[in-house]
Amino acid sequence: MFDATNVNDLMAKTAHWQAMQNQHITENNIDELRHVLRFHEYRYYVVNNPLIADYEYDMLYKKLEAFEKANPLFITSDSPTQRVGKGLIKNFAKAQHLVPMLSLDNSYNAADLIDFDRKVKELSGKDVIEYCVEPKFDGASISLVYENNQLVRGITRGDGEVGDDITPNVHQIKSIPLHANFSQFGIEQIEIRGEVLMNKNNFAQYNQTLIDEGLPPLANPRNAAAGTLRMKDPSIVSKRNLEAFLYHVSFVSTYKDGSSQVPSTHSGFLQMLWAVGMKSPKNEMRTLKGIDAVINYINDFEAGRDALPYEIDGMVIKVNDIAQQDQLGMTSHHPRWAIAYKFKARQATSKLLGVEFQVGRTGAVTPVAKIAAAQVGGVTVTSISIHNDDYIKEKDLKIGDTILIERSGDVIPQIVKSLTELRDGSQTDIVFPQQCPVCNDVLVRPEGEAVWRCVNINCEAQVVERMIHFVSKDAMDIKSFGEANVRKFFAAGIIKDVPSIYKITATQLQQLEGFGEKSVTNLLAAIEASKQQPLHRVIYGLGIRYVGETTAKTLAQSIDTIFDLASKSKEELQQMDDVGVKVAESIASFFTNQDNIDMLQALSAAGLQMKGQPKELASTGLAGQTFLFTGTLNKLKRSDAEALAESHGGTILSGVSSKLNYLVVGADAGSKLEKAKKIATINIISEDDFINMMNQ
Ligand SMILES: NC(=O)c1ccc[n+]([C@@H]2O[C@H](COP(=O)([O-])OP(=O)(O)OC[C@H]3O[C@@H](n4cnc5c(N)ncnc54)[C@H](O)[C@@H]3O)[C@@H](O)[C@H]2O)c1
Ligand SMILES: [Zn+2]
Repeated sequence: MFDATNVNDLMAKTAHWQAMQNQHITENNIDELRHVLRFHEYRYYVVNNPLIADYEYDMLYKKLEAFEKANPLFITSDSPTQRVGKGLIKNFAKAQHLVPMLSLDNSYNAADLIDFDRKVKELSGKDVIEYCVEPKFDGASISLVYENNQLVRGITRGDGEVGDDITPNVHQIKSIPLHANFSQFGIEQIEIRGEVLMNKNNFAQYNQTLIDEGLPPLANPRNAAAGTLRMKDPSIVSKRNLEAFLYHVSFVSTYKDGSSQVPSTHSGFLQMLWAVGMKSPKNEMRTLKGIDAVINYINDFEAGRDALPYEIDGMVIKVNDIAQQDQLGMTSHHPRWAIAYKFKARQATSKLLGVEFQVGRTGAVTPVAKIAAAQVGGVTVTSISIHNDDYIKEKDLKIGDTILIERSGDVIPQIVKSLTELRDGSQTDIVFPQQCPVCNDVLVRPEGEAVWRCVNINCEAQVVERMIHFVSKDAMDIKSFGEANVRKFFAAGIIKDVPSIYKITATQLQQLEGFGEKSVTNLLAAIEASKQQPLHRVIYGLGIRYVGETTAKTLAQSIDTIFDLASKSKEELQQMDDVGVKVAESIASFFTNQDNIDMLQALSAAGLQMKGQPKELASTGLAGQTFLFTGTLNKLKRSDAEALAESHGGTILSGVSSKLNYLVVGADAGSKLEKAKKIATINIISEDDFINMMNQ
């Protein structure tokens, strides 16, 4: 129905309808809007390759809905408002949902919610409604069926009636129990809805492995979760560490004999799911009376959005009382007792204007796309890394392309794709340079790698980037030095390499514009102070490829002085924790380069710490104690708090277990706190307690 030949025409119509004023929408032209919407649904659900951002689709959909509401006589049975979209994949067995899985009505502002509340009150005849509010998890939806306490089936949403049977993959998701004791509630069969997610941490790691392998990273955790669920090989699913939030019970049948205790509220169901060992949003949800309280909670939750370990794209507001839900019923598209409140869009369309090639401190040449300024998730994006040559080919990017971009959470913005259908012939290829854009040396692409490199160790770009890295917060942390000053001092000939940082004089700085007496004194004091930084920061600051902060610490703990590393073989290096082949090779090659040894000698002469930090000595009274932080901290940034604990000899754990000594609890702590309460040996302390402990 929608083939490649009419895409440009349909996109022109899309633009036309986006600009259309409501008073110009009539029964004569409304069918064209339906056609446009059907086209985008087809692209989204069937081709799995949308051409506009979700927000743009939602706004067009709302135009149609508003028209139909004002003109109910002109609603057609095939209108997009009358059904949910299709999303079936070939090659999977199909299975029927016990109850159709509908979509949700959407809202974007408080006025929409007030309107929703008014309708609910009208239809139910009640003055005040109790709502259950919970996060709208941004993943892939699934539906599970348990019979006699056993998980028997897991299905995707599909077209809402029939989904793809992905039971073997669902078995790999550890937060979905294979067995759950529903019979204690008299329940024989139950259908549960939920969302499968990849948390931000796992997503970042997964993307890094893709980048390391030269594969294109994914734009968001949702795509990662949805893609993983559709894998043919369940063992791959197992490796990706998906998790699932289960948020809705759509069907129950009870044993004929005996009494059943099925909850009468939605929140009651969430408690029940939690009680049988499922991850329901029990701690994230609130039951609230009246829409004002709902709006407040939503605003609070949105404020903490970036600190959540997983992505959400909004909140879902549900009438809590099940009898009231039944009374309200549903349209063919969505239940009338629930509405989604969507947060600010994190997708936008933009234009790829040009590409710059940047040389990093390891010589890797990274293409960076300059794009027409676009607002995404509250920030203005004007440039986006496009990683490497393969990525450009894979995403089929050309200069002049219209692109869909996304910035999910605190993840750096990514190009979801180029809208190749919209090309008009004026687009041009991105040409990767063959020579270093800074020093003109010929670039090389080592075998098995995705990046082109400048291997000239004296390449100016690399020298500058190395110094920027060296003074940075996570490395030597030289206060108020920063990237801008590195560039300025380099240009003025004051610094030329890392050791020269320690030779800067007051006279040199005073000649520069903007350097008053105070800033000169401060900067020199900061440089001086950095000489006391522990060795692991020096090692990290060297910017050896693959040597991150953790590896730097491992190295610092296993040597007497940094020069010991020069005499260690690759094999010896590999004996150390988290030092693999690649890392060992990189360290060895760094230390076989005489230039690097000379540099270390110069730093040593300048007075920097070159002594190792054997584990026993690195610690204080907290040596060997383990910490975990949960909830929002008020005084410290999470990463700073973790670093503080580590600097006192503590270790940070990733989850609650009997190995944990201290759980530091911030505001709105959730499941970790609950779990920790059950383990008697864990000390649960506040942020203030923690700070006091560190100050002792
Ligand atoms: N870009 C495009 O061209 C295009 C085209 C069609 C649709 N779309 C997008 O798809 C959306 C429609 O998709 P949809 O039907 O999945 O609707 P939706 O994403 O608006 O909301 C419904 C879904 O939310 C999920 N969800 C997460 N947490 C939940 C919770 N706590 N309670 C209940 N549900 C929860 C469920 O998976 C449910 O299916 C549109 O709003 C639009 O943004 C985009
Ligand atoms: Zn170069």
